[in-house]
Amino acid sequence: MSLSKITFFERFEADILSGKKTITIRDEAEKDYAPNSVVQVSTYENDRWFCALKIQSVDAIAFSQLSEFHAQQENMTLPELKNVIQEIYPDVERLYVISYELIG
Ligand SMILES: CC(=O)Nc1ccn([C@@H]2O[C@H](CO)[C@@H](O)[C@H]2O)c(=O)n1
Repeated sequence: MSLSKITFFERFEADILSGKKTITIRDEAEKDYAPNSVVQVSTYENDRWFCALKIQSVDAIAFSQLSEFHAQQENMTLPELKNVIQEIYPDVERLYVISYELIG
């Protein structure tokens, strides 16, 4: 079964709702999202629902392969993105880029 729910840190909510952030980068535990499926989105801190997303793709990527293109899609600079990922997933090389579109 594919995953049907995802959480984001509250600080990213505005960027997701405004369409500025169109990907998320996760580890092995959160790679099982099916393309074209709809997932419900809530905050990590309070589990407050704030939107639904349609998954477009899930692609493996090495931490060392992250580029400015990924950073742009996260609405960050590349150094900012690498810092964020290292805080959340210390020493994880194998990651997954999940791209999505906002629904309704
Ligand atoms: C709350 C939770 O369970 N996990 C995560 C994991 C990641 N992210 C964000 O995805 C991008 C790349 O990792 C960055 O923008 C991250 O801050 C998030 O918001 N929440």
